[in-house]
Amino acid sequence: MATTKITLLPLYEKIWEKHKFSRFMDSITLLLLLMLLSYRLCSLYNFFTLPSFLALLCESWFTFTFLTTISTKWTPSHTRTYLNRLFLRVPHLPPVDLFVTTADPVLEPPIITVNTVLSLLALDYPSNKLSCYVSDDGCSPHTFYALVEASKFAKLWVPFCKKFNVQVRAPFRYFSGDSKAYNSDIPGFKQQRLKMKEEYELLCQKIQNADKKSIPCELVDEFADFSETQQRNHPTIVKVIWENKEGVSNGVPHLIYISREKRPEHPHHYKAGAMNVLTRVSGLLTNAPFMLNVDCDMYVNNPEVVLHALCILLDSNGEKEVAFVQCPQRFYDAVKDDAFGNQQVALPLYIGSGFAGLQGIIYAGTNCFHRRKVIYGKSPDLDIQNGNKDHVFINGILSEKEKTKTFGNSKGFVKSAASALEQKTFVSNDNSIHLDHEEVNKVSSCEYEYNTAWGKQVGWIYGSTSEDVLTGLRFHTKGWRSEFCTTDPIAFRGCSPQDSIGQMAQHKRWSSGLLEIFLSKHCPIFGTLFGKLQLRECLAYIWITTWALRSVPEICYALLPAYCIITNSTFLPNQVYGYQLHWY
Ligand SMILES: O=c1ccn([C@@H]2O[C@H](COP(=O)(O)OP(=O)(O)O[C@H]3O[C@H](CO)[C@@H](O)[C@H](O)[C@H]3O)[C@@H](O)[C@H]2O)c(=O)[nH]1
Ligand SMILES: [Mn+2]
Repeated sequence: MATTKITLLPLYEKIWEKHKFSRFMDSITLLLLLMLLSYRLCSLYNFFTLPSFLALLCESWFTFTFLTTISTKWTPSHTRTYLNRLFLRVPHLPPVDLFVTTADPVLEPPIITVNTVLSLLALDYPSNKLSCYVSDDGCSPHTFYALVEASKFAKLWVPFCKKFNVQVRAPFRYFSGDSKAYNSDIPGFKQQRLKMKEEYELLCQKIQNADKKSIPCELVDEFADFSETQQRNHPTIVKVIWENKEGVSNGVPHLIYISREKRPEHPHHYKAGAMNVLTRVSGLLTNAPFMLNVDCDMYVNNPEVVLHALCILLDSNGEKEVAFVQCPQRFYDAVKDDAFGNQQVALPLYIGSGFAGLQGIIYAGTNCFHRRKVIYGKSPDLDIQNGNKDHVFINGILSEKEKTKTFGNSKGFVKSAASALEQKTFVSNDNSIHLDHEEVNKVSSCEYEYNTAWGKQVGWIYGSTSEDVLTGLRFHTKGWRSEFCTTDPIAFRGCSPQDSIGQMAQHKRWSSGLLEIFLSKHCPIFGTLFGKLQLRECLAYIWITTWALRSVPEICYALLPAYCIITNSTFLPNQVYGYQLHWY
């Protein structure tokens, strides 16, 4: 009886936050801004000068920006998930593919990637349902070597974490001492922890020694593929580093290394390109219906995160409406007082939960769970119920020619995409990986995407350095929602730039990438006019995609007083409704 009741309950709930005081203050500010604008308009009628006209333009922009900010922040929400209900409702948990991207062994040292990978391999989830794919755009034998060594260490690390219920499963953080699960009452913990620490130090030593050399080891056997490769000019290299052949649920998940083909004459589309190759290769090998993507410097901080995310994705409403589940981005090792704001505390707190209360949080590029069929271009189920069928995905309707036109000319991949769209992939008895080199090389080649829908209607979308926001925006424009998964402890942690130069470079890349979206055919305004982007979600997208433009009125407004002093003019009104105010 109790079980029947539980199966009717939702797997997650949306909690609406109360922000009465902040709403009140925001409303007052908006009112003051509107009063200032109307006052400015009236006085400009009698007293027109160029500075006061410029001031009016700037103030109008500020008011508009503030309006979009308020609208974004007005109804903040977060989610609460119920793991106990998930276990009762879903006895056979679905497979999940885990994607890690790395691009440069110098800027992103292999030991960082290794820690992220280890934290993923040790997730609290049946390991025969997980497969971890690492995309290395640096084509670095050092990264590959580090991963091979890490897979050996994982055989000790994963059981250790699970046995002692370690919370932080990235060893460098765990052994740095500020881990909560530092102590355990289980007998033998201290000795095993010490042993594990020694093993980890040995691993670090090996990786460090390898990093010092131009090549980590002799390029023979499995390393032979790295001889004669250059970072921007090399064939595809795919290696199954570790295979969980027996399919044991408490072992180490599959670990696969991919370095897609790169040639100087072909565009590689940066991270978006790497994500699309990961999607295709994993489609051929494991084809899990859900995928988690993290940057190489974002380790798992809450080992139950997959279960939390699945509560949302497998909930009966979530299944129909939610395209992706985004976890917040938090950082470790903040510089004192965070003078450069690198920790980004305010942004996720106010704007993140604000977006989450609308059509959904933006996709932030990392710490995000995706539905494979959505990545393949499917529209929400609601559409199908309403008879508005998406042309791509009703299997059988599309001819072979059309399928090839959409997904490319790999027969194996087209087949896997069709079954992913029909969600046939949930239960699989075969746990071994069948690596068909010919097909894998084909789908990760430079030319595969030409004349297909990849990067346009399917996969990660090209055309902006903020490919993440653009890809998420496309899902929202199709009518999908997204959810913000706020777990306790926080799901992931990463490192942020430590200095102002690093931060400025990052902000420049983000803001110009966001502006590219605003100025493109994917502009959120078109999304609302011609698509299914909700009005307030559109305003929120306008707010972030015009971030770079904000600098123009801000600088202009800051320069106005100086200009007026030099030219002995004024931008402040000195006439009110016909009355002359003589100050001097
Ligand atoms: O050609 C490339 C370039 C980058 N990356 C990877 O993409 C990720 C993000 O790149 P990074 O240069 O570290 O950008 P960040 O500013 O740190 O990343 C934020 O901003 C990006 C959008 O600009 C998002 O894609 C990221 O997920 C988000 O964390 C990293 O894992 C890189 O290894 C590649 O795989 N191939
Ligand atoms: Mn980064």
